[in-house]
Amino acid sequence: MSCVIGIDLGTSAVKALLADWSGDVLAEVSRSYPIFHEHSGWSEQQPDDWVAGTLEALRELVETANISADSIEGISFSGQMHGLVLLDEAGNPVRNAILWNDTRTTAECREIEQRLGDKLLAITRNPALEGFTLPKLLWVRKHEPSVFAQASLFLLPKDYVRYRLTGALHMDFSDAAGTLLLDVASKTWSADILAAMELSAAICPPLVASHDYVGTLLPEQAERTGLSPATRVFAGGADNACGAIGAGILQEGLTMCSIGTSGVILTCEQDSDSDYAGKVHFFNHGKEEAYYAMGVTLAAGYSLSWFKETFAKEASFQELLAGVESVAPGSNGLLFTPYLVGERTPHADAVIRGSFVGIDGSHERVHFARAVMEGITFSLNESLDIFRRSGKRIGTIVSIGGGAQNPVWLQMQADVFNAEIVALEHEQGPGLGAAMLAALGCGWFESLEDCANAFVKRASLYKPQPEAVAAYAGLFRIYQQVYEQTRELNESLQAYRG
Ligand SMILES: Nc1ncnc2c1ncn2[C@@H]1O[C@H](COP(=O)(O)OP(=O)(O)O)[C@@H](O)[C@H]1O
Ligand SMILES: O=C(CO)[C@@H](O)[C@H](O)COP(=O)(O)O
Repeated sequence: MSCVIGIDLGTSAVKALLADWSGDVLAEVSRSYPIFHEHSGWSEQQPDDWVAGTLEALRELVETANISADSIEGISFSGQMHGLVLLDEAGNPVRNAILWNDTRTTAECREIEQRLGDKLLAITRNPALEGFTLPKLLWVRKHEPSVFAQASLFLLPKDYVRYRLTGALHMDFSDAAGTLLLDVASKTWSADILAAMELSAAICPPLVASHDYVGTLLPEQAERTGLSPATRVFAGGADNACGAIGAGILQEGLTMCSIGTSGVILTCEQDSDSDYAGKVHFFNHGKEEAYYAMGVTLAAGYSLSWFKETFAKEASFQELLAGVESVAPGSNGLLFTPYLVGERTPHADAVIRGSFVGIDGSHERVHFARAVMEGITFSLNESLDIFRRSGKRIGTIVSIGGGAQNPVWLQMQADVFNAEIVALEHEQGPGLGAAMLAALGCGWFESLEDCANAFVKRASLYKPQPEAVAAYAGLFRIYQQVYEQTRELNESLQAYRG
């Protein structure tokens, strides 16, 4: 039996899955790693923690699946986007990776805007946001000049892991689009942006397509994982591009909601000229000659994880969320905004922080848990609102990510979004999308669409319930006021943050 492996290098953990020709997932394993928040707004990981986690996960996957290594034909990757990995001449990281949810680079964003003006949006299709890679490069150059002097190349997180597995240096278009250095329409590094920011083109890695073959496993990594050194490796893509592939979001009009560490509302776009004026992100898809637009909530699943870690450390997510279904929409008058690390869509604001509004003596932990789920969903609804206001009709949304494991949350999405929610048999869309890129690269299918027909399996449908839809429409209007009402308070509180 021929199989492929999809590796999803997430923020909370790396997940690896093994899929066969029919898209059945035969085995799945994960390894988590730490995230470091040295100061408020900072977020870093050690690149070699990702590599160690991936190698361990692959070893366990091969052992669990109990199939011959020769039958595993290909591997591909999905990865958390935007994180800056700087390598020296010898290919070693010169510092920790600075992640997508690190918001220390506001000054660098203003510098990019000042140097590039309207050119930035015209070339990259995106505004300067703290999470993107270019501001992080500028931050290291300014604040750690001796570290920057050692750097000869930058990579994104999954590219570093793939480099360690194969010895080959590449970046795919879908991930490169999130660096703010790519000319999105022509799929080339932008000479104009590099020149304006006084960066050498040599710092950018060679570009490839997501399904491109990039090499085989290094013999020592094959030995460590139990895989064959002949296993073919394909480039892979940004986790949201791969999530979309794994959810079958491959043509205009299809929409996905992902609740991982971050939260995303994403729609597929056929035309590189689609214009949202920078209100949402616009990136190259993992499918050739396609694009996607998306709004991002920085702390979606992260808000729930933070709540669990802080107030119910010993509980599982299932235990934490037990009973939320018996609390009515609105959590008895308790509202939560998920701005734990600042926000991206619709408020690009590194200073804002979250709030619970309306705490009452009658509230119990279950009300807080439901309010957190509702606040995250309201935040995602703000992105959906942007798409609907731009004229998109969105009646059905495929839901993926860790949040899609909870049926109450899936029904809540249907009610808040006023759309039908499709849950998949396999909630790990990005890992499945990576496996699909490997399957396409191996020549199992003619196109990603053909592959999706076999791999993407719908499991259940949640329909909006009119009473809950009406309640949430009212609550959403109140939710939307909290940002403006707390913005100045948070600016004043900034001086007291660590
Ligand atoms: N059983 C569950 N019910 C609801 N949410 C969950 C559950 N398990 C995990 N989550 C949420 O999913 C998030 C992790 O999702 P995942 O897609 O694995 O993230 P990432 O790819 O960023 O590592 C957690 O932060 C948590 O909030
Ligand atoms: O910054 C973004 C997208 O622009 C995030 O979506 C990251 O790509 C991290 O994803 P998860 O770990 O939450 O899947």
